[in-house]
Amino acid sequence: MVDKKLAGAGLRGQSAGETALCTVGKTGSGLTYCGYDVKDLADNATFEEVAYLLFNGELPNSAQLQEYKASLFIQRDLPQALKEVLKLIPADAHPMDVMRTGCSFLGNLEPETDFSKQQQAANRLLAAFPAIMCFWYRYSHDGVEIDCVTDEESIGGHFLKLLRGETPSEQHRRVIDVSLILYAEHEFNASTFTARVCASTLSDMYSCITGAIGSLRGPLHGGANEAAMDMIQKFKSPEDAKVQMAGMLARKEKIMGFGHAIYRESDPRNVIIKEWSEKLAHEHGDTSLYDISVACEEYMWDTKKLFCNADFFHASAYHFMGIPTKLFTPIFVCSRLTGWAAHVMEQRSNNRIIRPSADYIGSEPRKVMPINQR
Ligand SMILES: CC(=O)SCCNC(=O)CCNC(=O)[C@H](O)C(C)(C)COP(=O)(O)OP(=O)(O)OC[C@H]1O[C@@H](n2cnc3c(N)ncnc32)[C@H](O)[C@@H]1OP(=O)(O)O
Ligand SMILES: O=C([O-])CC(=O)C(=O)O
Repeated sequence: MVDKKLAGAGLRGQSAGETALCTVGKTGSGLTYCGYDVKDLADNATFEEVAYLLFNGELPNSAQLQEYKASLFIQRDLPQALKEVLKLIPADAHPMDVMRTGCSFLGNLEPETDFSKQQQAANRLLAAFPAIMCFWYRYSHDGVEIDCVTDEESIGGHFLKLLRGETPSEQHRRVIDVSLILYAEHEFNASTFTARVCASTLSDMYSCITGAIGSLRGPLHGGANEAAMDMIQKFKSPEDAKVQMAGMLARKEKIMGFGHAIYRESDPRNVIIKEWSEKLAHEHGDTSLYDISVACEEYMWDTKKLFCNADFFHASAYHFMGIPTKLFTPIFVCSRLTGWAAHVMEQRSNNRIIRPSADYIGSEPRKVMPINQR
């Protein structure tokens, strides 16, 4: 992989600190977490192992993993007061606003009183996020007050069972697990940087994560998977996709799910989720949405040399698993929380308040005129 030449606005190309958690787009390695290639992790690990890795710097052994999973398992239920708050949020609310409120409200009920509790706070959010999302979704959309506890061993399986009320297939469990691994960590992206800036003021874990959710919500960042889904559903065929995309590009519209701030030629997560999307399309019995997605990928590369980022084939993969589009970005939250929390801890371990400077481009110094003379 070739390093992308980075310059210009948006702090592009400027180092804003050090991290031992992740490399993105370095020559010869697409994406690594604590030294492990993301493909290796997606093929050979589970999301809980990756969470442990990000929090501890090393993969767990069997006993450590069992202990960690057991500790998460017993923290999945939500306090009644949080359920009551979630019940008040209307069905047409944006699910990312629900996640933001859920995170923030939990911080009121179970505050991180001092930094010695940081790992507990991160684990609690990791265990509780699927229930925050699904309790609100099922109550507001189906009028059902779900039980927030399931017998599913993994966080991914737990999420699918909460959402559907039935035991997921082994294939769906695996795909959601891989998805959570792929989304877990990505260096100083916008939401993680938000979390680190907040952490640098010595604020609490819940504030850092709440702020990060707000940053991830935007369509230029995590919201792109939903936006990509909305787009491909409008295309009637691969040929129609090409015609419509040509129009979008001519109108200078952004095509969601394409391009990246750091990668130059490809996003290493794309090939992994694309493969799963194809498998799920065949299982689904109708591959048209997958075929349309492939046509989009080819067209964007041929015309603009723009490639699919992690979000693009996540759209069809989630869709084939029957996940409602509006929950796509909240799933990203359930995963990236691990990266955010690990960065908060890393920031705290060697902190200086993050406070860059600005180049002033405003008026010359001037006097306040009395109001009746303005
Ligand atoms: C998990 C994630 O957050 S991954 C990112 C998810 N976001 C998206 O998919 C949204 C669509 N993509 C984009 O908006 C951008 O590619 C970003 C925000 C991801 C990166 O932005 P930048 O770093 O500014 O992109 P970059 O410098 O590579 O852009 C180069 C040119 O390609 C264009 N371009 C980049 N991506 C796209 C796109 N998806 N559609 C159309 N044009 C694009 C830019 O407008 C720019 O053109 P210009 O020089 O005429 O202004
Ligand atoms: O790194 C970025 O700019 C965006 C991001 O979070 C990702 O691709 O996962």
